[in-house]
Amino acid sequence: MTDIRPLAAGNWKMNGSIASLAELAAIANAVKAGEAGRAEALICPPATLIAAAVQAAGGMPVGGQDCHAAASGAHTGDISAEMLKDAGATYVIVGHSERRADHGESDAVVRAKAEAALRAGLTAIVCVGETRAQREVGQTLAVVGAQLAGSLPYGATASTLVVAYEPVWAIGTGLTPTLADVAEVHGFIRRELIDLLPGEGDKVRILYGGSVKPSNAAELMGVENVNGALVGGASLTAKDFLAIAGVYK
Ligand SMILES: O=C[C@H](O)COP(=O)(O)O
Repeated sequence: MTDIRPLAAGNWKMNGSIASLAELAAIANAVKAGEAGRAEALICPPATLIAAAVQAAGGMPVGGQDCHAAASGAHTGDISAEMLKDAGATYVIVGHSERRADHGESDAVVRAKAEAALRAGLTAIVCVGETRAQREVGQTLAVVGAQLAGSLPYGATASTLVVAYEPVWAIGTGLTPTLADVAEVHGFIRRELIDLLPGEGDKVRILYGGSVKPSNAAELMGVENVNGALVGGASLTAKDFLAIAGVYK
């Protein structure tokens, strides 16, 4: 079995201000002191905070939450992967279900964004996951499989790609799949990655996301092929995020 370094990633979504960087600095200091053990820790704040977050993080990685597929141009309000890189980010989340739903992002759009990330030298965190309705009719693996086939960037390696499995119905709801369901989907994603990315797919990190809390992190992170977490609400406070990342101590 390949030894994969876990990733504890925090997605602040549309939350946070300059004052919140104190939480980020507290996370970075604790990670430096060994609180995340062998895991890598990452915070993805809103774009307005990235440059300041990079300063506050003192070497801990910082990521964006989205990028445009183009490097520059007439795209009012958008931010390119190159701009994120210029601000000091090293990761970017693409295809989060909130972007897929709120902005109508298709798999093709997500793939173009992921490829932009690689072009700019960022690691892409590509999100996939089924809705409640899709799970109820037994379509989970078909949906996730189609999203992987349609969204993953060409030429990705284990160091330029992370996949996050986030069941849409588990995000921000306090609900989580059973551990057996998580194992089934993550095992499926691993097999798909091995197939789609020969020689790399066995080493790509697969994160679980959706209501990860200090109370359930250890059991979720203990599931086979779960190589870390994509944490929303619980990443907004250093205490909760560190309790989650701390499962790798
Ligand atoms: O990107 C993070 C996820 O959408 C999970 O959010 P949550 O931890 O608030 O459920």
